[in-house]
Amino acid sequence: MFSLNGSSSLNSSVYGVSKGLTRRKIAAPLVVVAAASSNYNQGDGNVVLMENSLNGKREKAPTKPSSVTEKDSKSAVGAGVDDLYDEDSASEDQYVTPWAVTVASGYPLLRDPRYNKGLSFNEKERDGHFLRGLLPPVVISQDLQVKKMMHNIRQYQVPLQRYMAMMDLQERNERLFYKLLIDNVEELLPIVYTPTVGEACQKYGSIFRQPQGLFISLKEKGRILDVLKNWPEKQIQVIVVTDGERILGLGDLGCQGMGIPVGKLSLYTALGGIRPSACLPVTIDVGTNNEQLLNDEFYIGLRRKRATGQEYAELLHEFMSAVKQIYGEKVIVQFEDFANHNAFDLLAKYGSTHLVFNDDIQGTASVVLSGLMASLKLVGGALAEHSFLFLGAGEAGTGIAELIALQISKQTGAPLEEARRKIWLVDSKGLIVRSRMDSLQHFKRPWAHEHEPVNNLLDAVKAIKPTVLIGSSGAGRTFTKEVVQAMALYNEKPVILALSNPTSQSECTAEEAYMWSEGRAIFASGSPFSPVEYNNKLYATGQANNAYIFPGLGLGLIISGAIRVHDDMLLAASEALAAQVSQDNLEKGLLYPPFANIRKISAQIAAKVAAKAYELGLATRLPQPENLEEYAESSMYSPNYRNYR
Ligand SMILES: NC(=O)C1=CN([C@@H]2O[C@H](COP(=O)(O)OP(=O)(O)OC[C@H]3O[C@@H](n4cnc5c(N)ncnc54)[C@H](OP(=O)(O)O)[C@@H]3O)[C@@H](O)[C@H]2O)C=CC1
Ligand SMILES: CC(=O)C(=O)O
Ligand SMILES: [Mg+2]
Repeated sequence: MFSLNGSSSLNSSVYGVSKGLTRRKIAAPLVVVAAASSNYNQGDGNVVLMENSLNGKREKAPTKPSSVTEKDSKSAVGAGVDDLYDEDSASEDQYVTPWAVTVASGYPLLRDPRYNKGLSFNEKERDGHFLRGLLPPVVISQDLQVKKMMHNIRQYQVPLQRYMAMMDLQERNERLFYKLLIDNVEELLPIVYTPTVGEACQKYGSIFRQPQGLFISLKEKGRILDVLKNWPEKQIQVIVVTDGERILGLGDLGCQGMGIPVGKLSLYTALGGIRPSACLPVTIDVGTNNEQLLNDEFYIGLRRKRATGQEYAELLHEFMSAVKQIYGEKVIVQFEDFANHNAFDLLAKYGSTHLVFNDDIQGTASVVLSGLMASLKLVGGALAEHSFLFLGAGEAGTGIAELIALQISKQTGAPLEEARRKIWLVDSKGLIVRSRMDSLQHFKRPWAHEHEPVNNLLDAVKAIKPTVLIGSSGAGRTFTKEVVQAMALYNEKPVILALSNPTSQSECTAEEAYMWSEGRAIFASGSPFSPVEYNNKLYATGQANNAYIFPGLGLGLIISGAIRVHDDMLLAASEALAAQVSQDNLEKGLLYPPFANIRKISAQIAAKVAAKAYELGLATRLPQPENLEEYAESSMYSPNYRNYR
């Protein structure tokens, strides 16, 4: 049976690779890490045959270089320490062999994030795996480790320090990282995800320590397949890829956008149960137009202006082709934080050949539609009876608008064209109206309705009198007091969603929304806000963020073996999420269920998405499991430690 749960494969991958290794007889977890040659020279002149983890062939290790005995006079290191591999004795202008064989017992086991358990290695494991003396005597449970880590993390006052502590943990002890994140999701989500991940990307060059994903730059053109082979994992199920041009609402961060795929994929695992080893973060580096980064000595990317046109398209095409060639048809490629002048085209181009999904266009649409479905229980009426005004007509804005229109059209039977007339968008030049048609980007054109030109949001609110106001502009504090007051003037319960991330770019704060609407707003935001007290009443704020959708959607695609993403799957995900909002949540003003229940929610979303895939004939995993929700839950990765033989 197909399982995302790592238990069975963990055993085979831990123990299976030992067959070519004869160094000493142990029952230890063994991992051969890919190197130019994976042979192991014992250092005593004996040569050990080892498996090359890339091609499975056994090779003879090179003999020890003669310079071990003939110490180089230029060498700076020595001091009586035996330098078995010539790493230190070689002078800077000599070549050394980069040995990269890791035996996952003893010290290397403690250094292997996938298998390390730190102080949780039990007595038997300490004996069996050569750990005696490498750890202090105490043995503690994983739960106590979680408690300790949370205590330590809470000592940091600066969110970026917490982020770095979490990244360190991920690199040190993967299961503990995920256990921590799953058990404390509401507290840690703002650290590994928005808003802190935004600051981490801005400073990524300075805080960069370990590669957490693949960097594919123009330098790799013509050899992207080989670059993908360099990634140590081979069974990839989800790729999140960015080119760093529109990182949250922070603009072009070039290669430093890597924090986003890394963060999103950690949520795929923590919230959606996809095995960490099946997740591949990718940053495509085609340069950056961010002058500040180009002049920053710590910048980690290519120092050139962004490639465009054919040069850009060719690199992306090579990447997409290589991905399909190496991982097959059913690998999910999630486009994340591309600028809109590429995002729509990439989705259209690869939507019919690959299992692609644009989180900013489609995931955001699904989560917002879900919030609107829930809001109807508070404000009344059907979706078609409401009118919607957006500030921001890019990926998020037009993506959401289109899914709302689709849902209205399905519910009422009205043509899509007619359903779209309920929805208005404002961009940086004002209300999108018919007279602007010729100068509009293609994704804005369906929204160019007949109307007088309107230059700013406040006038647009006064002209349209929407029941729902949605911020998807990336421009902070644009829902001014006058805008919110106008919404409150026309609506008993104005629905106001400030989606832009991170917090600094939010169109308004929760406090402003409640204060300026005199406590009547139904509010949610892309980044989290603490509850607000207004007139002796406590208002909780829901987080309208695509993190509610993509992990469950991805799980649904995987468990059904879906080969394409379909709009009906997005609608199914919206409905599944909205169904999880309880009366109690609504009474507190929450349009979304708490993240604390996210794994259960993701399983429900996955089940509905998978069911839709089967219904649409897009599923390849046959026969269809009888109970998709149970199947989804049972397929989820568990971060609990495994016992080592
Ligand atoms: N909560 C969530 O889950 C998600 C939130 N987002 C957030 O949404 C924001 C936008 O993302 P995305 O749609 O991809 O970005 P885009 O760049 O595609 O779109 C931004 C839109 O906002 C408009 N705009 C920018 N500044 C202003 C302004 N001052 N006044 C009026 N309009 C303005 C732009 O106008 P013009 O076209 O004229 O340039 C454009 O239409 C980001 O902050 C992002 O973090 C995105 C995805 C998910
Ligand atoms: C949440 C998200 O995907 C964004 O802000 O871009
Ligand atoms: Mg995004």
